[in-house]
Amino acid sequence: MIEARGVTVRYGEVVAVDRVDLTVDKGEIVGVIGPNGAGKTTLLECLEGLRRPDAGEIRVGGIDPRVDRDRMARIAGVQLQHSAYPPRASVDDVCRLFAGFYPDGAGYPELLEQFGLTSHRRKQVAKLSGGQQQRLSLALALLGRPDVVFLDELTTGLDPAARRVIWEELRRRNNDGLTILLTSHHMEEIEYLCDRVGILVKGRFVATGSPAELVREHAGGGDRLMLEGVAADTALRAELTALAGVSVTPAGNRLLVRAEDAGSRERVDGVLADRGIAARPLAASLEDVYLTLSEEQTHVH
Ligand SMILES: Nc1ncnc2c1ncn2[C@@H]1O[C@H](COP(=O)(O)OP(=O)(O)OP(=O)(O)O)[C@@H](O)[C@H]1O
Repeated sequence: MIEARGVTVRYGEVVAVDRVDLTVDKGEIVGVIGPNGAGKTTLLECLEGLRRPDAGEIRVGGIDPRVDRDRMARIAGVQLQHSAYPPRASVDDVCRLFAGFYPDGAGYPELLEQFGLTSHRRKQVAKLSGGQQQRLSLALALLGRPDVVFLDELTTGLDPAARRVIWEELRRRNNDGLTILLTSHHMEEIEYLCDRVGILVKGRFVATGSPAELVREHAGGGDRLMLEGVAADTALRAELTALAGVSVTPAGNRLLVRAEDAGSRERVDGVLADRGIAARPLAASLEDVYLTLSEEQTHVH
């Protein structure tokens, strides 16, 4: 459904997307994750046909998205940012406008209902909350019954209940054949939705595979421990960081500690016992893989 070869985008000196290859089969849900500025949005814009890459070949459903724009618009849905809508337009106005582009666009009231927007139909889009705007942009992306949708930061700003509704809705549509390419900073979302995921760092994929494969291959051996409520304890952090075979990553008010073998784990346990700190062992997760790979790559350059 999506075939990209050697896609490269430069902004002056910055290589935002660097010779990226990506294949997405019909009916797959594929996620692109990576740090801020990694090139995710730029890559998606190229695939959507909204940006011309400096090099590379792109086909979506066999179509070159920049050449055959009419056919592209019929097969692909794109989640748009709120600034792309006419000023002062209501939810209904925007839906009617978009519905006019598609043969069976008249079904939009059902979509608004599914995404909890029926009671906001008369509101100006600009006056919706951030989460409501996000739900509207998703509804509009699905309005033309596309074969493939591009969702950039799918559920950013949504409350947990709204996020669940959207996950279920996308799953249902995926069962009916919809292909989905999404970006997200939300690892639970990626693990819940995606068949495959690519980790993009500085414009290159540093790892690809199913979430389970990535965890198996890249989480590495060793133990992971979470220390609660100690991130501000700089002395503890320094002491743990100084131990051989131990790495420490702050996560909010917590510290994620990795001990690479039994010896380093013993050294960590020693420090924690001296200070009377309890640790919670963690199973390896996609977030660990993500943090490890994106950190390694950031330090290499
Ligand atoms: N219009 C532009 N002009 C110049 N540089 C740009 C432009 N758009 C993006 N960049 C740069 O290209 C790089 C990739 O940006 P991009 O928005 O694609 O990253 P991203 O992975 O989507 O980030 P985020 O997670 O923060 O949304 C960044 O270094 C960014 O500063």
